[in-house]
Amino acid sequence: MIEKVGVIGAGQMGSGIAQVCAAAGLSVVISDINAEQLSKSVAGIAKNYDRQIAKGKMSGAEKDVALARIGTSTELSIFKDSDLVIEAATESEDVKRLILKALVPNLSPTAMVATNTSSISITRLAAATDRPEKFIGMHFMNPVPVMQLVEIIRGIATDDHTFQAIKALTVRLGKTAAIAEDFPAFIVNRILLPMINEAVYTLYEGVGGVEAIDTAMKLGANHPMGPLELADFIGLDTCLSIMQVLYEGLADSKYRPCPLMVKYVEAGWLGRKVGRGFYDYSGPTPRPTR
Ligand SMILES: CC(=O)CC(=O)SCCNC(=O)CCNC(=O)[C@H](O)C(C)(C)COP(=O)(O)OP(=O)(O)OC[C@H]1O[C@@H](n2cnc3c(N)ncnc32)[C@H](O)[C@@H]1OP(=O)(O)O
Ligand SMILES: NC(=O)C1=CN([C@@H]2O[C@H](COP(=O)(O)OP(=O)(O)OC[C@H]3O[C@@H](n4cnc5c(N)ncnc54)[C@H](OP(=O)(O)O)[C@@H]3O)[C@@H](O)[C@H]2O)C=CC1
Repeated sequence: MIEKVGVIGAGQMGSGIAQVCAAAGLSVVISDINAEQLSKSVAGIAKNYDRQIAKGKMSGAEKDVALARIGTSTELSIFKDSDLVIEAATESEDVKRLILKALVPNLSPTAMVATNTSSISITRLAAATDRPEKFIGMHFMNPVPVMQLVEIIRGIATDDHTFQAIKALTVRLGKTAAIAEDFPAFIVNRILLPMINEAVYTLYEGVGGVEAIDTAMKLGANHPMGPLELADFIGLDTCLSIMQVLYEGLADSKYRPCPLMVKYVEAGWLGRKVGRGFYDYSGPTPRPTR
């Protein structure tokens, strides 16, 4: 039974995962290389709980209890008692492999390890640990507190106990699981990211401006967010990494990342998290940049 969860990476996904785990009664510890990011993460979680209080979905006392269940540290030793550690750091295989290698000496022998990777091979990441049979993909969607789905991906060595434990945890968090095989970007991003990449090509080739493309897909296909707004929301660095994994992993030119997406990432215009992507978020309402 999973009662103590660790989260690595206090960005938008790690914070969302910690928020839902603490609200579901689990004890949570979060680690990040950046101490400032850890304070921002807990402040963001508290703000989201306040929104739920304002809507009558949580009481003030429940918020206090949930927040008291969350601990933070820049040290991986904080995970020594964790039943499960969920890695949710930057979408880079090198970064994740280094984190996993450093993590495992800090774990109890029975601890399971999950990764929230959007695209990278679970089997390859598992090989960076001492416990590939206890390693699994647990892919939450953004924003975690709102989105129903968790993709669960077994690596070649993942055992049944780990698979069943992660399925049970998904249910306990109030989410629904979809089981995907360990192919580049799994199910959701195999389908979603080429659509976003095509939207960037549509912009790059001048078929439409940012606003026209997003309006077209919101009103013409009933998407809740336009593809460029969604790219900014996900983070353009993450979108580019996923496209690179698809392009290299499936060796098909149809997944070639759009050069404009590459340029935006090179410029540091990573989307909402830095205040600029396809939209500029510095004013009261987001302003299209093209
Ligand atoms: C890249 C990957 O690996 C995989 C991925 O995650 S791909 C991305 C998947 N996500 C999506 O496609 C999201 C698409 N967008 C949407 O579904 C919607 O725009 C949205 C749910 C994010 C916001 O919906 P909206 O109707 O515009 O906004 P709003 O009415 O303000 O919010 C709806 C609810 O979401 C909550 N919410 C919105 N943004 C939130 C956030 N960032 N964090 C927490 N809660 C949030 C609101 O509080 C509100 O909650 P209630 O229903 O309890 O009132
Ligand atoms: N964004 C999305 O829509 C979704 C993302 N994901 C996946 O979740 C993961 C995280 O994404 P997201 O939260 O958006 O990214 P963010 O950029 O918001 O957060 C990543 C966090 O990881 C931290 N980090 C980087 N290196 C390390 C390290 N060595 N040790 C500990 N922390 C580290 C970063 O710190 P710093 O900023 O200081 O570098 C940052 O705080 C990725 O694998 C991504 O693919 C999955 C589903 C949806």
